[in-house]
Amino acid sequence: MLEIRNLRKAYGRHQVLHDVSLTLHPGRIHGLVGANGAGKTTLINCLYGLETDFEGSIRDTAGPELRQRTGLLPYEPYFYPRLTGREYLEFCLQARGRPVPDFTGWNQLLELPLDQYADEYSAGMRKKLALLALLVQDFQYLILDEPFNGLDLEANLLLREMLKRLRQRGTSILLTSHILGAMTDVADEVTVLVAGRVRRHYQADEFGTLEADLLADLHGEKLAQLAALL
Ligand SMILES: Nc1ncnc2c1ncn2[C@@H]1O[C@H](COP(=O)(O)OP(=O)(O)OP(=O)(O)O)[C@@H](O)[C@H]1O
Repeated sequence: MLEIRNLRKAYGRHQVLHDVSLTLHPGRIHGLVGANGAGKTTLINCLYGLETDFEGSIRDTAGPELRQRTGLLPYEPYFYPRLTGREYLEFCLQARGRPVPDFTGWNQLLELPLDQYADEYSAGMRKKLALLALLVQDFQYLILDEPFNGLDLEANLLLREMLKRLRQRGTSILLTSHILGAMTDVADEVTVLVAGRVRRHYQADEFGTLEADLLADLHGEKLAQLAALL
């Protein structure tokens, strides 16, 4: 279990996260929703250790090696130039000291040109390759920043099914998405961040309220403004 308690993060004088608390449970998918700039990526960066200068605590109840047990899908995966998709996968595994498996089965699903340079892939293919690098490793925690973004319809459906299967195997998943339907289809609970503060945690049986609240909160004011303009 991963416990985030009273997380506070500032960039200079700009306080981005204000006492954010949430818990990732084994075998559960936790969605993180928030407007652009709400602090989702900052929270993920703190979780994954890309940001260390924060207050509050992030504790893995299984022990101190959180980074070893965690895989991150960044919003925009980066690939070194002149590295093929296959070499990228091998690099990811070797960097973690893990054996390199046969990628054939996985790649029959994702259909990537693994022998082409990864930095020449399309946006959707880049996301699939970064996902594949996570799927072939057995992580306890997966942090997925906008995993559905850029994927075609088939890959989107496939990813939803993969997430459900990973959940069955006991993986804890934190995911962000601006596509509410994709999020509520797979998530067991959702945390709404508004300007760096937790507005509310929703359980799956409250997702109906979540949609209504988001519409009212995030769009109500803007729609009134739009009505005055158009
Ligand atoms: N490295 C940084 N230096 C200074 N400010 C930053 C930095 N990274 C993020 N911020 C600020 O922190 C706030 C939250 O940004 P963050 O990227 O976490 O939001 P987000 O919820 O992920 O947004 P989006 O949905 O657009 O990806 C923004 O005001 C942003 O300008």
